Amino acid sequence: MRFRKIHGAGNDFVLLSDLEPDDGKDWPKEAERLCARRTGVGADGLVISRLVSEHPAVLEITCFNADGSVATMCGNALRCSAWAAHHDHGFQRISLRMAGVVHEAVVADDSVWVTAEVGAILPRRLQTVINGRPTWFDSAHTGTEHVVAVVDDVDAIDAVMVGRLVRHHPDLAPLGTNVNFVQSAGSQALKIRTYERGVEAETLSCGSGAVAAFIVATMRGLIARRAVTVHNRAGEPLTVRPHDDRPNRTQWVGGPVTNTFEGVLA
Ligand SMILES: N[C@@H](CCC[C@H](N)C(=O)O)C(=O)O
Repeated sequence: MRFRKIHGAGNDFVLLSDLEPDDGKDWPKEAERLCARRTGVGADGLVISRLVSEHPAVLEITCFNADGSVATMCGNALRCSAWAAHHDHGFQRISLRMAGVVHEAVVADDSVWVTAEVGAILPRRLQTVINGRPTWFDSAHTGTEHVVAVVDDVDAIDAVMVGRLVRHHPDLAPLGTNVNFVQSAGSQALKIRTYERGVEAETLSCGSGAVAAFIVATMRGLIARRAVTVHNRAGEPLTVRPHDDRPNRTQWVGGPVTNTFEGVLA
């Protein structure tokens, strides 16, 4: 089986795009096996992309986190899938279906953009003490569960320790959440760190997390509701901007995609 090892701004995936329609595999188990950093290919997630139609271009995308759980939304996985569909079929504008939601994708010269749908926003969802200071987390559903804390200095936080505590907080059970720490980084710019549920680690970037940060930072007056640069651990920023037709509900998230290598699974 051929695969791509591909990353969207540092969020890395094993991408399978030429599967038989009825493959009959235990994909959660395969995700764990392939994503293992020492014994597998190594990735934050496994992405399966199936071509539904060429005219118009429609793909069905399934994403598993590294622990085998299903991701209902993964902005970077969608961006990587759109890049691959552009490379393989020449598509520029694509509809991507993931977990029953249709996302738009646009592949430009140096960036790939996808849409994220914003659901419930709950200010002050949870409070914890970070470095001795009581800190609120707001929640913003961007296709999957995210909480966001606005802090002075994201680098001063033990993102794995605090992220793990919040991710497993009883008030957020049974689903848990992805956990983001965000700070202002100048005019229309944010700096972010994300602890990802399902990877159970800090990842280098997170598309749906960047959108959640945009929503919370807008609500808290850190930025205006227009394009914002979100700096991440990878040093490959994502840009989030409102959709022209549905600026409150739908956000674009865009940035680089890198096809690292391709191979054949044993
Ligand atoms: N990295 C992703 C989000 C992946 C899903 C997440 N781990 C979950 O299970 O909610 C992104 O780029 O959006």
